[in-house]
Amino acid sequence: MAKSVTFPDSEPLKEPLVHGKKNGGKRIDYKAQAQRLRAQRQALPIYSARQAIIQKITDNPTVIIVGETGSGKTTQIPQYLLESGFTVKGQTTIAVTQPRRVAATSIAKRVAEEVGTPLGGRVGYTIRFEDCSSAYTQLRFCTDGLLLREILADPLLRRYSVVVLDEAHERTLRTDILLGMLKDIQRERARVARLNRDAVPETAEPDHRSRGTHMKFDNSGDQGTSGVGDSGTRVVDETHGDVTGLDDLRIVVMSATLDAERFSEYFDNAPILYVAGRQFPVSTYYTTTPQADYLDSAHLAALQIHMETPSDSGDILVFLAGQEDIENVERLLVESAANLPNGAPALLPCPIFAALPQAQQSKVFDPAPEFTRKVILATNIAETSLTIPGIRHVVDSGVHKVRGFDPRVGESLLVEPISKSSARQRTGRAGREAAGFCYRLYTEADYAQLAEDSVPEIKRCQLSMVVLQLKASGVRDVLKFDFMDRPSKKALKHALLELYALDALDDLGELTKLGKWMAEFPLEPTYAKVIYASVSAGCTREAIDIVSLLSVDSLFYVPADKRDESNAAQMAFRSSEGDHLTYLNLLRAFNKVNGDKIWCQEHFVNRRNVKHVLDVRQQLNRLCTRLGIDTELSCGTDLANVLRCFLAGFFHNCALLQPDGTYRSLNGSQIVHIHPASSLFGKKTPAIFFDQLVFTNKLHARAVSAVDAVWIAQAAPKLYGRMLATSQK
Ligand SMILES: Nc1ncnc2c1ncn2[C@@H]1O[C@H](COP(=O)(O)OP(=O)(O)OP(=O)(O)O)[C@@H](O)[C@H]1O
Repeated sequence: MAKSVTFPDSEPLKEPLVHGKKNGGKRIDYKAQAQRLRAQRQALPIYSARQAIIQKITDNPTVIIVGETGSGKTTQIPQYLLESGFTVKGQTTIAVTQPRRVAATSIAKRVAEEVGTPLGGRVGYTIRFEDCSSAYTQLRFCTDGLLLREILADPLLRRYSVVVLDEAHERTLRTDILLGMLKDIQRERARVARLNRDAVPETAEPDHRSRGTHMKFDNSGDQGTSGVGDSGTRVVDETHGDVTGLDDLRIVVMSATLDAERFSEYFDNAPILYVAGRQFPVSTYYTTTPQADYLDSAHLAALQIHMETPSDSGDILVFLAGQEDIENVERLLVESAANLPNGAPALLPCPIFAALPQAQQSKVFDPAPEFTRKVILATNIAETSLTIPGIRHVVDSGVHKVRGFDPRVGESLLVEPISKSSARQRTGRAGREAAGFCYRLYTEADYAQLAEDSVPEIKRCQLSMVVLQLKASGVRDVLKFDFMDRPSKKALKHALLELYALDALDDLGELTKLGKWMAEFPLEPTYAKVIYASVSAGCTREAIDIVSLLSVDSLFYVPADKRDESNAAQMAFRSSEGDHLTYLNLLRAFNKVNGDKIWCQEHFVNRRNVKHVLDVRQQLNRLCTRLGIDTELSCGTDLANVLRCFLAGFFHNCALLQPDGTYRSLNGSQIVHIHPASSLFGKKTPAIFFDQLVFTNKLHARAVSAVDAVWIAQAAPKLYGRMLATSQK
């Protein structure tokens, strides 16, 4: 190799790898399978703390558990609760939340194997639009977003006895909202549990593990329908109606890298349990000098590991910032793989990032073919919770993509250094089945400079969707909501105003009927409003298509060495009205050729992303159908109608051409620049609207379309009616 990344003391590996087994389509003996995994379970560091964990959770409403990566928290603690009678068949369940879908599904699969049940039996998972659970399910893995949606339908989360919040350190927007809501629900459940206890005659037997404060259910009865507890007394609460038999809600917060004290304080000084011990050691190496180009270094490091260690010494997991990075390194690796010396084992790059369709994401879990080594290229989607069988080497670029929001400037998406907590989680992905290695593409001195934790998403994101969710869940005054980290008042007020302008809130700040409808959508409220407007405009089909198309970062490939060819190919889809209709043209053409691979290559179409668009569209269609919307209403060739529907949601994202040739945004009076990738780049149209403002080196409007200024005034007469009338004089 001409160049290489230098790590001090790196040495070849000796031990062979233990790969996961496949069932080969044969009938599965679940019991035998669980029996085989029992020894592995008992060898995990967490096993020795089993009793202490159960006792702590029995004795306290909330417990914070910190244990090293790989110690067994995620897979074992839910099982310990299941084994210790924290659920009642057919009545109460344990929920375990994960920030990401891929973690929820893969962990559920593993835990079902360990419990000895088919997936969807005693152990299942539920993620958005996919429910693999049944009436028998007692352990349900889900995303935190999913549990939030459940609260809309069931404000007391009646079916759950315990909620386990895993990987709470990530502090995603949804985790933070869930924390506040669960705290509230826990308080309410404690209150109705007291009502139930007061209704039980003194002679009733107390539950075995609860110092007389728990389950008064009859195991054979159906509490939900009979509504009568052991005492035979119906318990009715003013706010929640029939709450007979409803007991306390237990909360368990877990992570390997958690500011446990802060969580404990938030949950009224909840006890903290530290579980010591990692299962296998991971040797960590730093580069001797800072790396100028982390993509180049990541490619070289992967290649170096491949060439210098035997291929049966484990697969490689490389952490990069985003999809674009992954696709670049994938291209470099494919080229290198084609030029490996004779006799060298093959190299198979496997990407995984959020926008990748689920079926493709799960491919990273498949064992590599014989004489082949997998190099998994991942964003931080693979940073927590996941055990990818076969991984022994982790390459950490030290960066991730961070979304930011400023009401004046809009959104930003910047590549930034990770936190120490992220670095430790990344390291933790090696050493789960045997000793592992982590190669950090930064110096030890740079590591020392990293922040301890990342800034919680709630402090840096647009909050309209959050506020809508809170309102829909019955939180009247969001400014007083018990946030663990309070977002700025300015950001909250901005969100309230936006929802008011979208007619989701009324003059008193109460949720409107439309707001309730919008909250059903797992989308930013602006998109939900577009879909709403498209119903009366008769163009649901086109509106849903375009909303789905906007869910991916890029629809085209623009390789650095083929920029002109790529631009010329894109011309075939171009609409003079701008990007929204250009994207629609692309989707229609893609569907006509059934997503043909060669066609996509010739037209520089990002096939992977368009397939994701089709996935999203299918999900939205299903949701709309459930809400009674005809998803096939089409405006045919009168596409101006669709753009007008977009203005119903995006009237805030408009800009007018100024005499000096610049564009000035209508709501913030900022100078905005049309993004060079837009089909309107370099054109001068009097009025535009855009999907988002992104700050990179300057303020760029992305996904831009030309509109009539009058339409903007018609979409938001209260805001822009006068201003536009004056400007047109
Ligand atoms: N799908 C799997 N295939 C093989 N082994 C697995 C799998 N899932 C878990 N394991 C084994 O169980 C161990 C514990 O995993 P678990 O996810 O419970 O740990 P954890 O403490 O929650 O880690 P983290 O903090 O990284 O999420 C792993 O280190 C691995 O040895």
